[in-house]
Amino acid sequence: MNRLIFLGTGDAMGVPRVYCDCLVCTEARTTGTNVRLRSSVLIKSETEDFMIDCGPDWRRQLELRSLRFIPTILVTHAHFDHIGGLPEWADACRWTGNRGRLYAPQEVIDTILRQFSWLPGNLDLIPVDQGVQLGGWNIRGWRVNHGKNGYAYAYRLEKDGFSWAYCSDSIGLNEAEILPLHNLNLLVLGTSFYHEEAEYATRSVYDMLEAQELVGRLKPGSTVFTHMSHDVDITYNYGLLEGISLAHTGMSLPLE
Ligand SMILES: Nc1ccn([C@@H]2O[C@H](COP(=O)(O)O)[C@@H](O)[C@H]2O)c(=O)n1
Repeated sequence: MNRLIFLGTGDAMGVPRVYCDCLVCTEARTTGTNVRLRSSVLIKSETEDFMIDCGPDWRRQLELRSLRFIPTILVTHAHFDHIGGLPEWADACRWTGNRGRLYAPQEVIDTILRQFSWLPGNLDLIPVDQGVQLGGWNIRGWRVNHGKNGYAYAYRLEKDGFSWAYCSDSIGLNEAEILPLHNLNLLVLGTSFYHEEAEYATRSVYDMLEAQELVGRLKPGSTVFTHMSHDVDITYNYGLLEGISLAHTGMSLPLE
């Protein structure tokens, strides 16, 4: 019953990128294997389902799974591709007469409120700086380096001896930031490119080669890469370390 479902596996622009005619974007527009909505996941449990992040594809993501409502969303950071759907979620709360529960670190809540000041009309915004329990999961978040884009949060979730982490937006983590990623059954890690050529100072997310080094150190039970840009063709065999796979929309994994 405890399952992780990938609702979106794309980077900030999704795939296809609106301006782009590369092979991956073209494939996404035709056969569609590489179509990627903005990154978010659904966690299903016996007691309560919840999402992590609420990007601008939130509505489409619910429609694709025939979901009519989601009461609880945990947010990693206040960037557009992770919070762009919040006003729409709040409107859905309004029209269904529900109050949504948005969980995030206080500094993330503060940024969200600067952008979408009307959300408290329909959402409770609840700080998670001291940890939180959702769907029976003990959840702890911590700040991670997001390169040129500042900081995001990663979350470690533990229940009944199963530990996993969601770290969609990070790069060049220091030892303190890596510590909570030890001893995981599953690591979900964001990797925008296979090998990103851009100058390091301009980057914000691990590429697969760097991420693979980290995975080689941490040795989680298994690893799934998400937050992938149009650089990545998920039909291609990149020869990644055993235990690493690439996420795709609707991918469903047991969390036990
Ligand atoms: N202060 C900021 C900075 C950037 N954004 C948006 O976040 C996305 C960043 O993309 P990554 O691949 O680095 O995660 C992009 O959509 C920017 O427009 C923001 O919302 N606030």
